[in-house]
Amino acid sequence: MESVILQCDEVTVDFDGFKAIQGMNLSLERGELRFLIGPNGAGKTTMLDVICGKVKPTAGKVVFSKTIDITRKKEHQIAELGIGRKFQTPSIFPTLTVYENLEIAMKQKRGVFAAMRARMRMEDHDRIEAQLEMIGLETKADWRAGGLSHGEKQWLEIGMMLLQEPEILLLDEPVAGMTDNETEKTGELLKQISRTQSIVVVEHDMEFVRNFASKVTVMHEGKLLKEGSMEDVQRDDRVAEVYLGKRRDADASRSTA
Ligand SMILES: Nc1ncnc2c1ncn2[C@@H]1O[C@H](COP(=O)(O)OP(=O)(O)OP(=O)(O)O)[C@@H](O)[C@H]1O
Repeated sequence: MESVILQCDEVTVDFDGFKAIQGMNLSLERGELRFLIGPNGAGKTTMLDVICGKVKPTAGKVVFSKTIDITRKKEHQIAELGIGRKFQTPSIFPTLTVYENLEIAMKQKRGVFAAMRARMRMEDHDRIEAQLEMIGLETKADWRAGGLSHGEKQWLEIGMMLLQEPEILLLDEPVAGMTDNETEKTGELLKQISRTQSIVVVEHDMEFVRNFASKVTVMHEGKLLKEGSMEDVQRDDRVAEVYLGKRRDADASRSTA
């Protein structure tokens, strides 16, 4: 398709004989907000690890921007090509201010030597200001990052990623531990980002997925189980059985515990 930014074909990951991913296919469009869901151990995080180069597939192929085979590329090369990964724990500098964190992220994009030479240009300042506004931290630019709430730290890290201008953002459970209000704001932020960049979100919070997903990919036992709208996915018997059913059981046992 014209606007495919990432194509994973028949990806298999073998951890010492255990196949965490088995022939998984995933095609991501430019400007798409895709949710990757599935029960524990389905292979979702491993799939993100494959895309960002942290884990090398034993078979299959990952192609970025139609022509660039990134299957065997190193993590830093993949990051430089424009695929950014955010893990659950924020990797911000807690003793620096919010502004300084964003400044560092922007300079990283430019490379260490250029950053050492570069003085802050006016347009850099404007970009940081715009980023601060986008992540809703414009009034907290001078705060120490360590003093932000959990949600604000996550937004700061997303802002830092965005200043490195990725074409694809990979997010692992971005709303875990957030308040309802923060979760809602994060959904709006992701929607806004997906106007210009593509995002893959691994998520367990089904209400969040329902509220913000247009397309959902369901994995089970390392394979693609179902792909489509949240309505399609929810209507699918196999999904209900392996995923929603299990979750219902888990909820039931928790509520009776
Ligand atoms: N480095 C590793 N070595 C061996 N097995 C691994 C490794 N990483 C993951 N696995 C296994 O691969 C399977 C898939 O794990 P993965 O973390 O990708 O699942 P997941 O869908 O993200 O699950 P969760 O929702 O619980 O995070 C699991 O059975 C896990 O135990």
